[in-house]
Amino acid sequence: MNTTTSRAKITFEPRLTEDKGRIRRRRRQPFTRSRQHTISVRAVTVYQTRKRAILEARPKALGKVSSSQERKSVVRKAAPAPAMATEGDRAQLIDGKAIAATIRGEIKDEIDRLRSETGGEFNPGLAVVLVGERKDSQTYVRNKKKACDDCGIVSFGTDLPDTATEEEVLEVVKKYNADPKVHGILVQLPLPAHMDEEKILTAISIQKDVDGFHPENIGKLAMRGRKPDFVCCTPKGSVELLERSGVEISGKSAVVVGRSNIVGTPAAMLLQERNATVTVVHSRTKDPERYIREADIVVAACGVAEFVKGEWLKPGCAVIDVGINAVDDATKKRGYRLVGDVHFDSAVKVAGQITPVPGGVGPMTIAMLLQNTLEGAKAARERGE
Ligand SMILES: Nc1nc2c(c(=O)[nH]1)N[C@@H](CN(C=O)c1ccc(C(=O)N[C@@H](CCC(=O)O)C(=O)O)cc1)CN2
Repeated sequence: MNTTTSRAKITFEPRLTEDKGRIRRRRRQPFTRSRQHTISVRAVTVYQTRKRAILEARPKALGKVSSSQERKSVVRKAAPAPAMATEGDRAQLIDGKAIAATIRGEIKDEIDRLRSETGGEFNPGLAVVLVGERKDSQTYVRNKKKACDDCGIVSFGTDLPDTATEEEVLEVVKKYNADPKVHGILVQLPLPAHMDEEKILTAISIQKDVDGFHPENIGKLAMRGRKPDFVCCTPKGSVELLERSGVEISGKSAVVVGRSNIVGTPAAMLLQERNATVTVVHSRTKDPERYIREADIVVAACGVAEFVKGEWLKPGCAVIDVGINAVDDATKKRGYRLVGDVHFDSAVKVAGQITPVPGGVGPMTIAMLLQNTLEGAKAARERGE
């Protein structure tokens, strides 16, 4: 992973960076540290009161009920997917790795079926464009191509150097737009700084925009009664995790922390489309805790390591942690460990369900990309292409 260590001192003001590449490496921030180490007596008391409330709420959330009849119904309700209930007063872990593996299996089965029904004619294809030599991007692209191979999607790829011009990238996109064997095109982000990301993403045909980043696809997602050709993979994966874990979205209050174009904003739109009442908390929000405390569902996508604390959560809520932050850790072989945008150790004691980092939303991003590519190939077939 090509990560850089930012040793810049970060101000006490909670800075929610708008997220472009999802992984950033930085030292644990003074904000985080001071919050963790100065929990006041008042906060401890509040926390204990909340913990009591959680323990009272817990039987419903975790299925600790006395009769086997009740237990069966709660288990069926809470864990239809391969989510893992943990011991004691801890949230149920939403196992993104296992859920993504299930989805990838479903995709493979559907491709196999359609291929045999069409006498081998159905061959979904994904083209991946990588510009530059970032190690993390190279890893993601490699993983995407491997995931394609595993489920029977043909992958195409173009790697360009950092020094490539915008025109060269646009030429590659144009070539894939015109290729009938390609049903999905993605340009790995972030692009080198000299390139106009918007111009490049807008050049992708909306019918092949499997990342869902084209302004027209995002625009349709924002509108009632319009259906985008594709929905961005990370937000779609986040909602899929909630749904496959039996979390009710309709009528619930949801807070999305962060308003990036590729995660926060589309996640908010998607939750609203599923009839949640959505609040977006961002870098200029005063007192973010105030909103988070009320939320039945929290989607954290602000790019600040361990920003959301357990004490801020409503007992029993569902927490989807989209962040992937590398923080220095001398005890690890790699010298760092990955943490999310949620302070997991405190949140797991309060939430009803929570995704871990790693192994939560990350694996779903690639599963949703495969799903979008399959959808793209099916749509092309319906159009007679
Ligand atoms: N064109 C795109 N660029 C980028 C996207 C995207 O969806 N489309 N998202 C991210 C990177 N990304 C996929 O491209 C991605 C990030 C993380 C993971 C993942 O599975 N992470 C693991 C942990 C990985 C590790 O150990 O280092 C996890 O969370 O369990 C998958 C895909 C930015 N660019």
